[in-house]
Amino acid sequence: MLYGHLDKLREQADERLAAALRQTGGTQQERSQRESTVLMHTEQQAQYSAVESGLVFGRLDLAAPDDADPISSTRHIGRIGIFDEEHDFEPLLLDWRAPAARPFYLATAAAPDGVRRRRHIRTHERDVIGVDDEVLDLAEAAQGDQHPHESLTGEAVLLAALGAKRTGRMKDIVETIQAEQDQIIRADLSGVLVVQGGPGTGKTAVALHRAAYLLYTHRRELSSRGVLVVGPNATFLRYIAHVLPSLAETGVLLRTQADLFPGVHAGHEEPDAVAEIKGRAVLADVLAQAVRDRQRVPDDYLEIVIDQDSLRRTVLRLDRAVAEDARAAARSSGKPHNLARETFDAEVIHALSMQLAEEIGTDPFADDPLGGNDAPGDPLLLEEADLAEFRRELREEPGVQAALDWCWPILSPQRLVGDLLGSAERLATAAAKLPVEERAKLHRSRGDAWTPADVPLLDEAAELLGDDDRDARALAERTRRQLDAYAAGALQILHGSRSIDLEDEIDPELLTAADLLDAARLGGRQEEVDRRTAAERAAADRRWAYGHIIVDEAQELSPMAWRLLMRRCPSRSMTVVGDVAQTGVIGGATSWQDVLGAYVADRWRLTELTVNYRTPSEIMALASGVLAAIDPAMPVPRSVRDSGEQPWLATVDPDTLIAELTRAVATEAKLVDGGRVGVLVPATRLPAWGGAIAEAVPGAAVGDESDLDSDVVVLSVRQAKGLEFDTVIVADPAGLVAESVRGLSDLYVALTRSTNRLGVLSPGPLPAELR
Ligand SMILES: Nc1ncnc2c1ncn2[C@@H]1O[C@H](COP(=O)(O)OP(=O)(O)OP(=O)(O)O)[C@@H](O)[C@H]1O
Repeated sequence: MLYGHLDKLREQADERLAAALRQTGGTQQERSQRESTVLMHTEQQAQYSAVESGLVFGRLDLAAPDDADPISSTRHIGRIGIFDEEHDFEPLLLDWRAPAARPFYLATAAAPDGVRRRRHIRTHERDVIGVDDEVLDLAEAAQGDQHPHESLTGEAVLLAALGAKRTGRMKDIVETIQAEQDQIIRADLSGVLVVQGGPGTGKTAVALHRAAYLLYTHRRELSSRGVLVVGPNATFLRYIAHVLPSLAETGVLLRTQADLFPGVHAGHEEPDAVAEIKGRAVLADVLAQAVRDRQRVPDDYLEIVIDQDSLRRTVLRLDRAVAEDARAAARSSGKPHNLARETFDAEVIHALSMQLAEEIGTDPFADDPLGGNDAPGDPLLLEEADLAEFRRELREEPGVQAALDWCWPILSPQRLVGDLLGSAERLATAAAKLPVEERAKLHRSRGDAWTPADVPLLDEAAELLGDDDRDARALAERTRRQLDAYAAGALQILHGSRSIDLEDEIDPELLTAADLLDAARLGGRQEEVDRRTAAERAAADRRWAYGHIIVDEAQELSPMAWRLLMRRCPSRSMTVVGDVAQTGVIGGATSWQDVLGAYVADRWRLTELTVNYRTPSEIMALASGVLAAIDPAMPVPRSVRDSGEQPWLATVDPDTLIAELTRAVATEAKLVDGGRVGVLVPATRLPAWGGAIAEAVPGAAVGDESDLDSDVVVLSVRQAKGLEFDTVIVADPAGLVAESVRGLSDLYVALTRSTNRLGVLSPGPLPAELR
């Protein structure tokens, strides 16, 4: 019945979309309305296809008063809400996010919240293939024989989901959200919520479901501002990309740090040590100084040759003192650099115009007495109007422009940051606070591609420089004028082609186009309507303020990256998800207060997830030794299940490592039988070892550009952040640890990627933490 309704909804959306697409013309407003209708129905179509699988997954039987209608005491829970249009919009299926669906996730035998029975419904395509019941009203369960199929274990569906083979794409968990996760998903929209949890505790899953929940519950506030989800790397974004559509949400923008500055894709890599320096908060001061360094005054004076007919050939001098005064005025205007140029220009041009006036407009006889009682006159023969004309002409003088550009250049963020990092001299003055060796690390060749750590610097620079939108405004004005001129022409042609008969006997009653429309209005109708969704517009706009930001693997972000994100979220409505024990980068977070304190003081809420849904207890037992070495105070997340398989650890001769590794990968690939194997190796070994594995094992892929659907993937630990595999092989654990300052955290991340089997292959002794 519910699938029948879904089909009907889909047909309606198809028809409405087709009807909207058929319409053409109309006023600008009508067209823009039509655009949003098309967008809405397209999104609906996508939503309806995304919920096809597993449309209904739950049923709640509520303890109804004896005389109540038994049907109304049953609720079905699913991926979207469906209502009976013919019967007063009676709810047939409750959206999992609706308040009435909440007992499905929260009710327990101890606190049944009016629920007698919770049923998990398993479907394949459109067939029900199984039900799992939990009877929360124990009195009824005691009568057992009435419901012989009912079971009291609530974990059957969860354990089935957790034990299922991984596909390379994250799945939604709507059917089995646990109570501690539900509390986080439905927490208040406002303020900063930190979700701290060990590996596999469902932080990513919870963050994505929270995005879907917030968009559902606060649609009006959030759909126009959008929700931004920031993840650690491109592979991870591909891994999670399909979760949201199946949660019936499309209005979310997924991004890595590399893509947070519009117009720049910062895909280049650089050593961690360099990225760490770029990420320090002190870089904000360095950039501010770099901007000041670009505001120059001449040592003595600049000579400006004015060579225009109207002004004759004159040589003006821009003195150091004048430039200094102008610079002081511009700096104290409080405007960002590019916008303060206006003040600088005005001051300099005023001074130059006075100079010019003196040069050509002084009365040479002002002091010559004509007679005994002739007081000295005003030496300036020119009036204010003449001076204004001078200023206007000076502004257009190439010599003046060049002098102004020399003193106070208009800069793009790319130019400021590129020039700074590309010049040892500029770094020496702007980054004087940094030791020489660190400055040397920052120095790069001009024109090098951007790295992810450059993105917060570009954003900071954009903030300091301000967006010089004069060109954009001029262009908009020009376009508007062109459209008006075009429209005026069109109206004239219409007028000219009126019927001659009409012209002979001009009938004032007959209206022509020109009576109804003026050129400006007709021109306005031709303007482009912005057809992009909020998410698309946000992606292109550096100053976009998102309604909510979700940061996953938040422990990885540098202080400079936090500054960028806080700018994108003035309302400070954020969900920050991470695990400080998994911090892999130097400069990443080791305490949430250190990260957030500067922005929200102590006004952030901490929630913790404690159950590990991914990693079986046997693997966690091994990983806990590494965790204790990172921080003995960190709690080990409790595994929800055992796999019955002990991890294997093997030490091999370094010369035979590649051969042993490919052999182990081939064996595990066979054993996993349709599941996925992740091989995690030190980043420096990735090309060589990955290449060898790809050659020897059919279907193996290497690196983060690789296809997520491959059965075997060889990755560095950083590329594997947030991902999971049925079987994981960690090659050269000591190499992993030695490779980075946070090497133990990397090893901990590597060990906890497995949902089932784990192997560790070491060329030489195992690190002490694994023994
Ligand atoms: N309630 C649940 N029902 C079913 N599966 C769940 C549930 N919670 C988590 N999982 C599964 O557990 C696995 C780990 O979840 P997730 O990747 O969100 O953890 P994480 O805390 O982000 O891990 P890490 O920090 O190690 O990246 C995923 O496969 C997820 O689908």
